[in-house]
Amino acid sequence: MSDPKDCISLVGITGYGKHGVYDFEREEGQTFTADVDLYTDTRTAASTDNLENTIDYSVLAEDIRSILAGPPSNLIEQVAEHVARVALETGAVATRVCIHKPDAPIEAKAKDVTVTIWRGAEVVQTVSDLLAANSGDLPNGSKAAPVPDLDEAAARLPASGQTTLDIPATRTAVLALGANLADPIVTLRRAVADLDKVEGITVRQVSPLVRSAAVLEKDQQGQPDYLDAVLQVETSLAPLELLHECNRIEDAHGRIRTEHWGPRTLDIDIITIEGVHSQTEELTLPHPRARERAFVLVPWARMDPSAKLGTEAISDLAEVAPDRAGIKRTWENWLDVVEAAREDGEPAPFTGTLPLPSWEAVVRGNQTIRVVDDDGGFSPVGAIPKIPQPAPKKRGVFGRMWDFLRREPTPSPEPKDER
Ligand SMILES: Nc1ncnc2c1ncn2[C@@H]1O[C@H](COP(=O)(O)OP(=O)(O)OP(=O)(O)O)[C@@H](O)[C@H]1O
Ligand SMILES: Nc1nc2c(c(=O)[nH]1)N=C(CO)CN2
Repeated sequence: MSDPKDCISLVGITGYGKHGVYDFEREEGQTFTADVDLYTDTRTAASTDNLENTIDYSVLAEDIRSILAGPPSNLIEQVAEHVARVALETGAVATRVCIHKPDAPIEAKAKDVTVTIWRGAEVVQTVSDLLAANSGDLPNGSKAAPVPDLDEAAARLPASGQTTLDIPATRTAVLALGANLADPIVTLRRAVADLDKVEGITVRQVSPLVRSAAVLEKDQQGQPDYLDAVLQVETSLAPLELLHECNRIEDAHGRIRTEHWGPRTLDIDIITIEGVHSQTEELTLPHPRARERAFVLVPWARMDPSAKLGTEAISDLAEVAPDRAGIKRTWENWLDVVEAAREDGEPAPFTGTLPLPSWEAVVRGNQTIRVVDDDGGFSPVGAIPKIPQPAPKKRGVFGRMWDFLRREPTPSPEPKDER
């Protein structure tokens, strides 16, 4: 990400809400106003002049208004936190949120009462530098509240169980896995297990496995067929953390990046993360090419027939995807049942949640399986090497801040299933 020194500001969004500690505030309500700055790189939007390449502030403005006028919080601190959350869901790398409560019930004469918060830790230092350089002037013309030192702020976060933020602890994400080198079936099985082992990722659904012709650029040399599958996971990780975990697992399976769309031992793309829209080069969400790829849409629709991308049904998109003729075969329950011998035509439709197998059995199971039935392209499975597991990462400030925002209200999180 380049320096996010550009800023989109929404100033003075107003909603009539019932936030407050006192009964009369809850009954009568009053006016609340929000100023929201979104730090984001606007250069692509500027050069393409296309709304798709920037944050659509009209959608965000409506979300903010609904928070101001929505379920009451005691404190405007919590209102600000909720607004910051939707602001970051736009893909902005940081946000400043100021909530005004001009009619706050205080004895002294005051024009306004406000709470200002900064969220999106990675860049706050940059913002801070920027503000220092501009003598504290904010892009919207007002004066900035001092930018906190987020490392220090993160260290002061409340201990487990103390937060009352009404923010979901996890989000649903859809991942697409593909492989066309070495032993794709084994790699893909192990990748599912590896993803599920990551603290903060739980695999919820696994699609059938799809074999398809490699989709290539016009001038690219031919490649072996791909095996692809789609997963639905639940994650408490920040979007970039999820991306980094996917990249780490790709690397652990010998991914070598040489050419664009080159053959690969393992590819893990993030297709969607619930509520997250991102337009950065490092992470674009929803995945910009998913809607035109039958090798993603077909397994996705089979896993979740009601799935949608925006307003469009995945199954409708699959029917018109340019590469749909390249889909050659599908396998159900490929995690624990090898259907290589199956010759009875189209398998039955996939029926929802797959019972998760014992990963140990998957990994150690039949080590001489050869899954691909006809013209090969995949070598037989040899001894399965152990995947090196790196030492747990120290969480950065961004991760800790994300954890804080995502924390479940209950004090003790459920232990992860032993698999
Ligand atoms: N939604 C996303 N999922 C995964 N990577 C993404 C996403 N958005 C952007 N990227 C970036 O794309 C870069 C290239 O990823 P990768 O090499 O896996 O691309 P690819 O699989 O060859 O192409 P494609 O994205 O068309 O499938 C990564 O460094 C990553 O930061
Ligand atoms: N059939 C198929 N073709 C591809 C695939 C893939 O997963 N399946 N992935 C690509 C780059 O991610 C390029 N082309």
